[in-house]
Amino acid sequence: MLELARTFHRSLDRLSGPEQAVAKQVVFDYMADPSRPGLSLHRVDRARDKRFWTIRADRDLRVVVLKDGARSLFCWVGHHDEAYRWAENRRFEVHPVTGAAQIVELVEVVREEIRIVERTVARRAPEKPPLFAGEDDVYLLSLGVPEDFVALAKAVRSEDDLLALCERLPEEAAEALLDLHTGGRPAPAPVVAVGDFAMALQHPDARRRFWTTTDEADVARALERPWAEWLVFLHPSQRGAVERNFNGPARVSGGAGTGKSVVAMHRAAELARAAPGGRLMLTTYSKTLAARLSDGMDALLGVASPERGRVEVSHLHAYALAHVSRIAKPTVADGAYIDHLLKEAGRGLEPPFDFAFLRAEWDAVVDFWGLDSFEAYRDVARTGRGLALSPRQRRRLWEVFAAVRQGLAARGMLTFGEVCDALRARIEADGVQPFRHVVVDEAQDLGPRELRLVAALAVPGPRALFFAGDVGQRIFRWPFSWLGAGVDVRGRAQRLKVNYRTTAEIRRFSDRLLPGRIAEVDGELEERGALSVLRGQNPELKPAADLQGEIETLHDWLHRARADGIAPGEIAVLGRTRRAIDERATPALARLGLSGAWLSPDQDTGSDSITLGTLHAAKGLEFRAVAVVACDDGQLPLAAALVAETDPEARRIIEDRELSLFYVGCTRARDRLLVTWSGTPSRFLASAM
Ligand SMILES: Nc1ncnc2c1ncn2[C@@H]1O[C@H](COP(=O)(O)OP(=O)(O)OP(=O)(O)O)[C@@H](O)[C@H]1O
Repeated sequence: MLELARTFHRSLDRLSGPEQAVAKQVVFDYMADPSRPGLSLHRVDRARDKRFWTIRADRDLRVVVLKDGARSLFCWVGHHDEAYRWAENRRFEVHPVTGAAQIVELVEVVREEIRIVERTVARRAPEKPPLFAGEDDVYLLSLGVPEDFVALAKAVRSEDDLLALCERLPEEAAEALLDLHTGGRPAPAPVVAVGDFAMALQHPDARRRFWTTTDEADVARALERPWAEWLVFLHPSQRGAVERNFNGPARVSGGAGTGKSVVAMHRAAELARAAPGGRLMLTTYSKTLAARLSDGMDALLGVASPERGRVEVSHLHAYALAHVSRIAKPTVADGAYIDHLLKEAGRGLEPPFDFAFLRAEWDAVVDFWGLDSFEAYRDVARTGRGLALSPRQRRRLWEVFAAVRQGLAARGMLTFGEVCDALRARIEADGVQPFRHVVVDEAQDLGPRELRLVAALAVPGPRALFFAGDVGQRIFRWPFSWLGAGVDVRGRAQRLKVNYRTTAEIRRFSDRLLPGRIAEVDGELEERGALSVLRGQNPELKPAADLQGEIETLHDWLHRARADGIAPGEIAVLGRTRRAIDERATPALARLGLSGAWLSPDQDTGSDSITLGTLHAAKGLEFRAVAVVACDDGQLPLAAALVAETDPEARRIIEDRELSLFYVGCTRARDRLLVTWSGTPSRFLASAM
């Protein structure tokens, strides 16, 4: 058996490759035989907690373990002096109220450092009352705040100090205090009987920082990528969404960066482990994200394992097209040809039924739902299409859409919606569903035909369907009722609130772009608030007088990022259209002697090029530094997307989608965000500036 702390992963990640190899060898040797004579174990004499020992990995490198009876917890690895200091300044304890295992820094060490922050703040501002002075000690303890930190927490007077303190507290306590500070009333942490070491490690809050396993292959995979903490350590709400049997189609929701893709991957991995006979599918709506999910599944299950062999990771349309092509050879209809047919068939129609109306009606109603007869068009609820139509008007319009459908059929062309329907029809005719479970990421961008296909792909059962998504990031589709498409997820949802990707500063800015509450699928209203414990720079919002000025701003920002050691592969320049990006990024990169590479599914993340991508293509991805360029009036919302749309309801929906795109772009940033525009800024910026 092996017990590993998240702090071990983090410290391992800071070492060089050869040092990591030596440290990992110690872990494997210990796992094989903890009493092996070569492992020279020394008690850390000066540690307050006498259970800390070190193992000598090489001349300089020491691994810190906590020995409690026969059990050993790997806590930290680093150079000799640092390793001893780490152990001397910490203790392992079982929280006296919640029963969760915690590794806590000695309070006197933390107090000393927080005071430093307090002094610099005090010089600038008059003293404010403590943030949590009025809170009851018992309540703070119930949140998981370690006993001897309660007084310190109650003395904190500024947000800076609070954030500094939160970095040193166990995660559940940090998140609860931040929530409390921003007006929430967090519920007490779960309580399990305060028991021994082993019980304390199994507490839900402890499982996000301590990992117990007996499987050497799992350890090898986790230590292979020490930076990928998500492989092993899940937030309790993430774990809940991964493990729970919801007894029906279920979903996990949450703002950007809260780990929905992580939950989708873990859920798929759990199901693959649990269903030796069955295959399962993990699918999404973006090719680049599908590639990332595939890598994630390799990391979780091992590239060549039987479990991995059971998981099909596919872009949904690509999967459907490949399978339909086995029976027929369809050509996917391109947008320009559909435009041509609509114009031809719509000739002679009176206003307001112009080409723009027809195109929107095709996208949002006819092709969206797959209507194939006048009766279906007559009876459909045209959600999101403001203009009401009389039966006569519907009859006349249907003649146009029927002609378009015939035009496509005559050339053997299918829309992607039809490709989905064709595969669904075949599965239903055969009566053999290819998968036992289907897990969908970015599910907010499924249309009804995709949703129905997903439902048809899985053998019906309580765990057949699972969806991860965020309606705040709906960028391809019109809203519709999932219930109307035959999938009922109401009452079976879990919302994630902790942002793992971005700093508090970037998250705050991005969250202000969207309303605080948004109706989820089938009308369930959800609060969007999220927490982020990471700290960093404020986003830079930079106006420019003209294109040249914006290029200059981008150039300076890229130059600084590079000078601060951020590799080109960790930087992205995003925008609404390829042209807008190209006009700004190409000259800025050329002056720096850097190259740019457009986002693609097989892009190597360690590449030497700076990523260029539209906001659509960047969905689901993340970069250390992100510039969202051309955030001006004509680009966000994109004038071309709105210009022809006269219907107020349709305009509102398109505007929402454009706003979501902007939110998607800004939330791709982990550490740094630059937002630039020339001339009049986008109206979307008004709520965030
Ligand atoms: N439990 C965790 N521990 C450490 N890191 C995590 C954890 N969960 C998620 N992360 C990290 O947070 C980042 C965001 O996760 P992920 O992409 O799954 O979020 P998401 O909710 O799908 O985001 P988006 O909706 O913006 O695409 C990733 O870098 C991921 O590795």
